[in-house]
Amino acid sequence: MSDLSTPTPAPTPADAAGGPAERRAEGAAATGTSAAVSARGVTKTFRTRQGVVEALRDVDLEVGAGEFVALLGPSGCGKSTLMRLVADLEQLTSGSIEVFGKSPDRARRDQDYGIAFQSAGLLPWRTVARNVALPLELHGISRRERKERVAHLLDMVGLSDFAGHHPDQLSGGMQQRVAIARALAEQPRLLLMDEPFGALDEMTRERMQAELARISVETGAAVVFVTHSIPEGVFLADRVVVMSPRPGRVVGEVVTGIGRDVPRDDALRQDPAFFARVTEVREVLHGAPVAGEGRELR
Ligand SMILES: Nc1ncnc2c1ncn2[C@@H]1O[C@H](COP(=O)(O)OP(=O)(O)OP(=O)(O)O)[C@@H](O)[C@H]1O
Repeated sequence: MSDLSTPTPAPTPADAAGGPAERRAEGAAATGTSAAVSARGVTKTFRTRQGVVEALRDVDLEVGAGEFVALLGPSGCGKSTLMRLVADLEQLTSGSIEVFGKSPDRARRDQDYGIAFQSAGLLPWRTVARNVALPLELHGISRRERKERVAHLLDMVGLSDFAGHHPDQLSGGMQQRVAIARALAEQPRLLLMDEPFGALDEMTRERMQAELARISVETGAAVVFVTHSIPEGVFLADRVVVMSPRPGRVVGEVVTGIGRDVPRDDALRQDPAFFARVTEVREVLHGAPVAGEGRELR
């Protein structure tokens, strides 16, 4: 398995805080005690030709600096909408969102977060390597260092042989891996990931999960990770936040209690404590009533 630590990593606020454990513990201090994400009373409605769609209603979500939160809920409950609001790709209808104490717009301009969303969002005219290099170019990283980091990231996602290819020459899963490498290029202190592994085969998916877990510990980055998979959420996260069907609300959460220092490996997948947490999340998810229909979510 490849090593994600880069030969010449860019200094991040987390780097100043010492080793990985210290970084996590001191993450809040290093970032001025601001939560990575603080969403309060967030409501989002869309006006469509068919009428008004209420996607989110009164959503509160707090993600600490360095915390890994999985966001889980039925299809259409507004998970992507919430992520897009945090990433400044949509405007909220009411409520407030702060990213490291800043407006989403400010955080976007400061490149405080990396995003890896469902559709890979790659630039078709750039090669794989130049797509991954884009955030580094925007931040004025030298050509030599860009080359090293891109090579390392492509190795990590298993695409070294495709550096010179263009996105349309890759499968959907490969494109997704390019997008993940690009999101990680800047070693951001927040990663917003919307079903990033959804299109991957099971083996690659498990490898990427383990890599992501390690990366988040190494960099001290907070992660908000949307998934449909309960085991994936429990495997990766410090906390699994469960949303209701539309209009999406937060209906519960499960603290996994799996320390960040616990290796995300096959032993964990077979651990009774892991199964217990999976069951707990499933119960919260199934206990969420379907809005307006008075039946259990299934
Ligand atoms: N731009 C838009 N215009 C109108 N309606 C929208 C728009 N974006 C999202 N919606 C609606 O908002 C609701 C939430 O959608 P969203 O994509 O956030 O859900 P999701 O939980 O991410 O779903 P999935 O798990 O299937 O990806 C849906 O009913 C969707 O149709």
